Amino acid sequence: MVSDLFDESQWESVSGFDFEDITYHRAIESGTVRIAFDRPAVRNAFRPRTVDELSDALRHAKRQTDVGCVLLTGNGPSPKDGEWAFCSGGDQTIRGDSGYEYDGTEDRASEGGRLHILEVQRQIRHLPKVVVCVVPGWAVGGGHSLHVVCDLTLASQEHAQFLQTDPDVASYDAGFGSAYLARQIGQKKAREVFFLGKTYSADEAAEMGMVNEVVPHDELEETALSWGERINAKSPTAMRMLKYGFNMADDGFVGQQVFAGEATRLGYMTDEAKEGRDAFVEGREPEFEEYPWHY
Ligand SMILES: CC(C)(COP(=O)(O)OP(=O)(O)OC[C@H]1O[C@@H](n2cnc3c(N)ncnc32)[C@H](O)[C@@H]1OP(=O)(O)O)[C@@H](O)C(=O)NCCC(=O)NCCSC(=O)CCC(=O)c1ccccc1C(=O)O
Repeated sequence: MVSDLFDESQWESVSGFDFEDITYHRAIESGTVRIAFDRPAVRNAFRPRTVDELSDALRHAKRQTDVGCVLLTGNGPSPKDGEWAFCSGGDQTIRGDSGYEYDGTEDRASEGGRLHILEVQRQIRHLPKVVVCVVPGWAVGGGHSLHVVCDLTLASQEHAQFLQTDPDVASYDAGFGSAYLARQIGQKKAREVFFLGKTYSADEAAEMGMVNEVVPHDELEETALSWGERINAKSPTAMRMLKYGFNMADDGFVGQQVFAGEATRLGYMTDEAKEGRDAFVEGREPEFEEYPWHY
């Protein structure tokens, strides 16, 4: 069984991967994929292998042109004590002096410590699709930061809990996990999350503005899937431009670059752009006279 909340009849496994730390499914009836942490015994803490797999799944999802929504969640409950988690951040048991280390059985052990969950944050941020964080339990440390960077967050009424422990273990997500959180819930509250390290319920997190909706635990995944259907019914170009537009103000030149790239794609689709290309290929001057200087 994938997870207690997982409805086998709605999903099929995405072929071509041999994941150990995550599961990756595609909805049978809509353009939604489900990527889930699958280490429930350790509250879905991530190790380098987990991050690699997450990155591979996101890269694959990105390239599916009939997929508009990614659900990011955590399988559960824990076989040890029945508790639920989205993700409890970096696995502290394999943290070395320069980051999180591959274990000796993996051929990448020689690479040393990694902090590449930050690369995954950027993948989520730049994904030309809507990423929904579906929180069935604990969202802690780097797991909390992942929820912050997702476009939307849906939380379990009974089990979702939000906690920032970064400074307890001498870690600090001084990027999206904190500064972008402040954009969502305000400076005082974001500083409280990190500086006091309180645990917030799903309702409190929604009240603060970092959770979009709280639903009964048993309805979490069916609600998430219905959000995916709503998202997929909308114009892909409009959704992509909106996401990058929302990002741009906070993302500096990189945000501008990503937005501008999509604007260029739209430009390439015009006859005017085709004239520029054709003139070069045909070795003549371009004829732009018929194209207006729109206002
Ligand atoms: C999540 C808890 C609050 C849950 O508490 P509780 O329900 O009482 O369960 P426990 O008994 O504590 O845990 C059950 C079981 O799971 C193991 N476990 C839990 N979390 C982890 C973990 N992160 N790593 C390893 N193992 C974990 C726990 O040991 C138990 O095992 P048993 O064998 O059954 O005893 C609580 O568990 C908790 O507080 N966990 C730790 C949370 C934490 O501190 N996470 C790390 C924060 S730092 C981080 O995530 C860095 C991420 C990163 O890579 C990064 C790097 C650079 C810049 C930014 C970032 C970034 O933040 O993204």
